[in-house]
Amino acid sequence: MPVKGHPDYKQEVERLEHTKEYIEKTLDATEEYRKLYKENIKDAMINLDYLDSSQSYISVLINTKFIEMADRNFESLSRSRKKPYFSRIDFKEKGSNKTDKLYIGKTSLFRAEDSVPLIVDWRAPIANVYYEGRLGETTYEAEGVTQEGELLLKRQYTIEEGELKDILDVDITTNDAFLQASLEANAEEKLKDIASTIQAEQNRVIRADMGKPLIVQGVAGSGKTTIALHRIAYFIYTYEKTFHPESFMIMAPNKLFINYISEVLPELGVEKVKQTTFIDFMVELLGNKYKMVSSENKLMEFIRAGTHEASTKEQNLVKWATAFKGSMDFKAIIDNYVKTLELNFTPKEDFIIENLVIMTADSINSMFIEELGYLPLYKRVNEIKKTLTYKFKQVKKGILENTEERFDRELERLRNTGEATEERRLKIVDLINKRDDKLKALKNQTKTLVKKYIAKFPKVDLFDYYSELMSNGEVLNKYSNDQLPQVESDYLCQKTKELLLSKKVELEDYAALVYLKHKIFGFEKKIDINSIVIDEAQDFSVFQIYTLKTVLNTNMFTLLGDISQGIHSYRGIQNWEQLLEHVFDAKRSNYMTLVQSYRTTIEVMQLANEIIRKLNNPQIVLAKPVIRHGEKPEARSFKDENSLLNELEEKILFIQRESFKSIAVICKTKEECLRVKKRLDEGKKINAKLLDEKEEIYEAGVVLVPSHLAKGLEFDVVLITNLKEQYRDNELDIKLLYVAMTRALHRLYIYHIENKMPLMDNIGEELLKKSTDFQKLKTS
Ligand SMILES: Nc1ncnc2c1ncn2[C@@H]1O[C@H](COP(=O)(O)OP(=O)(O)OP(=O)(O)O)[C@@H](O)[C@H]1O
Repeated sequence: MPVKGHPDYKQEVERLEHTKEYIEKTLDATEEYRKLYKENIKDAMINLDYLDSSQSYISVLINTKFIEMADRNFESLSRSRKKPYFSRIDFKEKGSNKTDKLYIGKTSLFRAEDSVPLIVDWRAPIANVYYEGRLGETTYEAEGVTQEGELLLKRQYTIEEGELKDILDVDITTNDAFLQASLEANAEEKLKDIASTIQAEQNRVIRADMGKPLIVQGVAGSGKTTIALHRIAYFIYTYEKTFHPESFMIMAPNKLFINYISEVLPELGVEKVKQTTFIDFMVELLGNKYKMVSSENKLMEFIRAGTHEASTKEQNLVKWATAFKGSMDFKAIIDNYVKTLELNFTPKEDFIIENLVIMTADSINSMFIEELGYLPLYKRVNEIKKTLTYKFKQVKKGILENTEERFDRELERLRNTGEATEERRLKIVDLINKRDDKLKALKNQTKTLVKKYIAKFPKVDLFDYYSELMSNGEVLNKYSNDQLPQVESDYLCQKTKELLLSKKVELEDYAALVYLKHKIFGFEKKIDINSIVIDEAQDFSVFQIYTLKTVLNTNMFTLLGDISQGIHSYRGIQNWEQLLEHVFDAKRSNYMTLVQSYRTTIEVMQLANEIIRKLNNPQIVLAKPVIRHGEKPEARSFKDENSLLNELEEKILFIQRESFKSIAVICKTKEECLRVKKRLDEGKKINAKLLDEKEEIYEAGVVLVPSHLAKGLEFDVVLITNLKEQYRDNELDIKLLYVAMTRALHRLYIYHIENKMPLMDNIGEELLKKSTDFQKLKTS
């Protein structure tokens, strides 16, 4: 139905105009207030009287805060000018005769005269009814109280540049046409916000209890990354008074990914959230004295070998060592090691002055181990220092008095014995000098004695401790209570030592180093992060998550990931239960699953599911695509590289003409990407860019992506290309191919050299159009 034919069209247009006018009025008023606050600050600065500055100082502070608030309101309202809201609900509270018409948008707006909401923020409690509710009786929670009522209307709007383009009333039978339209769009350069089309299962993740750890297992394209960002925006809104945006941290796999997601939070009106990678955060905590060797090389070895199931003896060792460093067994070894350090940390001597024992070595030791046991070792030394200084001060006065008295008695005795000869006089002078020297020395000792005693505590560098622990398999095994296999632990220690000697570490060392630092030294500054959201969490090891939980000391964890995409499973977790068993309290954690996939078409998802099924892992839940059809994926096999590359070039040019914005050629390795790039560059028809792990800016267009780097990204069209490489029937290759396939929003093509796609040999024509270069498919 054309929008003008909608029975409420006229009222809706009027309402939209009214809202837009009110936004402009509010923006003008905000601007006026801003000027007023600036004036107030100016006045306060002029009156800043140094004798009584408190009034003026407070005025400056308050007005600065007001300006900040005004700026924030101004920005979010300005953003909503062109699209003030996206939906409306009519809600009748139980027992009330009145129906509230609530317009939901990305930011709230109240009428100043009577506080009536003109726009309700999508994060407000009542907006939950829009996302969860079906027409009819429903409830929502606000400040712990359940509100009952009836949802009488659920209406969605398309508003473009401030103009009402469409109205859609959602009833029980309509499919979410808004969602369909949004999914049919082509890929932007950056991930976008989905406030208007959040689905009920996603809404539950966004609004799940923030106080409890939350683990989300979501299939490819289920919106995990998008939801992670909406959850942060929701939480900041809900707990605005308690938490600052700066105390939120989102951890993403690399800088490229951070750039890719960088627009969603500002679009949702959220700024200043810390966005980082695991490595960058670890370096922040450790300093960068030691450089990290790229972790890509290790994965590449496995990819080249074609399997996680290491084929050579060396690879078996690498695999064992990598998994071990991420395990809770390694954490237990570090605990034992630190325990041994702790038991031998305090000096064996008593703290003595002038033969007076101020604190025995035993009591210092027990204070160190028991009373101060909650602190890192070196922070305990500071406390001991404070105690010794305090105790010393307490007895110092007595010692000085005693010493003085002792000398005075001796002087008295000298003065009263014998005749007043020159010899006696000299003796007395000598004794007075001795007394003064002694007292001076004693007074000085107060300063140095504590220092000297504290100097007896060890002073070792963090990396030296780590090197000592990793010095050889025997040492490591000792701390594991003889649980480690010898050849493997020798290998692990030898490799780690080699790295440490050249002042290098690998990714897997960071959890251990930061954990060790936490236990031995503590951190220089308080880590001010209250809540952390980790995307692609399947690539983290249990020990990494444990370390993060320990140093951040919070339960506010949101972990999102997909076990099917665990291409780093040699170092990452194998299943989510591991985290519930070792890191979080399973009874006080939430676990949710997302099975609906929004990214790709039914045809692409069916093929990808066929591939992931080959893992034969009962834990893996297959993705359910939303109802959106597209073309059947196409596989083409070629006899030689040349003809493949020629056809690939033709295909890309053809796709570009179809107005798709982002096209990715996904190869198994970087080397293959470079081979393709060389050919495309030579052809000079296509400007293709290689995506690199270190890349910081993500741009759409034609990109070449190694399969493991494609994770998390999406493209209108994906062309999986195999020259020399192949995807075989093993865990790693299955996962890599699955990741590559599920990046496509609309189309998927597979170009490979003959017999180089064994994983797809048995896939039938019902899922995949197949052809060879001799029987070319028409490209139109
Ligand atoms: N409710 C929704 N409305 C509109 N689009 C959605 C919705 N949920 C997800 N999408 C879209 O689906 C695509 C996939 O989302 P996202 O990248 O967040 O998924 P993911 O689970 O992190 O994927 P992967 O694990 O495969 O990287 C994005 O284009 C996103 O905008």
